[in-house]
Amino acid sequence: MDLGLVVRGHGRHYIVEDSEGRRRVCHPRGKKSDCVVGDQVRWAEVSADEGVIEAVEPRRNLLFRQDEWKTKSFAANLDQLLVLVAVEPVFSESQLARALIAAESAGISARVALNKTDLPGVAAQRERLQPYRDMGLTVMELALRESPEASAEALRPWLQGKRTFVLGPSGTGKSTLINLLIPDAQAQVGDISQALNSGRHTTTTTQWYWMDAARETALIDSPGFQEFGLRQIEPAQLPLLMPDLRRHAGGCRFYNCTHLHEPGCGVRAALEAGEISASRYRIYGEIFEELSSKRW
Ligand SMILES: Nc1nc2c(ncn2[C@@H]2O[C@H](COP(=O)(O)OP(=O)(O)OP(=O)(O)O)[C@@H](O)[C@H]2O)c(=O)[nH]1
Ligand SMILES: [Zn+2]
Repeated sequence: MDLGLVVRGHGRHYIVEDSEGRRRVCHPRGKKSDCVVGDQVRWAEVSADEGVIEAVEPRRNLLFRQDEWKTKSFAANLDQLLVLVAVEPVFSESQLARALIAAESAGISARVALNKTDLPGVAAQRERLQPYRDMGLTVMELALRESPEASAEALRPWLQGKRTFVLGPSGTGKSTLINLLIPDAQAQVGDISQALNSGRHTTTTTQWYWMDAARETALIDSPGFQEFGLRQIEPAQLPLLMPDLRRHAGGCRFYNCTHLHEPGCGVRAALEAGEISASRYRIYGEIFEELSSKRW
């Protein structure tokens, strides 16, 4: 059986790319072949342009979010995550923090890019990202529409040879990014997908794009989202997935310190000393409470 790559999902249909780069619609056979974009699958031909997915190969990693009711997978087998935010619309820091925690928990390295730095509000948004720089994260600055060449040059070395998932709220410039780096993006979405999608062109589903003919560098684009639940994480794990808190959690008097009210807490000492930002600590408290609340 041929090994294929899932490049797009449409409900219960998937577009699978074979080892020669040909794409076709595949249907999963039974529950065991539930898959997500980025999965390597064993598939068999049914007709000239249709196949059936027999099995999903073990995953190296899986980026997902989980609320009270359901798990929503983004993609599997990723090398890195690009969280794209913009000067406008003003980004939610909570969403940013959650995306980074999900990546950390899945063992996927991440970077942040601030787009639309040509706009006058740039200084304020740069400032909001300072805690992220301070905790060791790379924060790139882009102007994908206003300075496309410089932006592409800044991104390319980091993307080269990697499979990068692009995550960000609606309106930040994800389509602009894809069209800049992937001139044949529309062709890669393909006729089959457009037929399945009944001709809609907006990003309604996760899509895999190759940046090069050799198929070594990939970008995975995903639709924007509202909720970003992290129910997969145990509350006690949470500080270990936030590098700025983790750095100080070893200094707590109690080994099971929640960093919320215990005496002798290294995290709260760091907060008071200005080494952890107030917004990061507030977001920690909010997520901690959410993860500790009863699951129905
Ligand atoms: N000022 C400015 N505007 C930009 C820049 N990059 C993109 N935009 C604009 O921002 C708007 C949204 O960009 P898109 O690329 O459609 O954003 P998106 O993230 O794909 O949005 P959705 O399709 O809603 O998910 C468009 O009007 C772009 O032209 C930039 O560098 N500067
Ligand atoms: Zn503590």
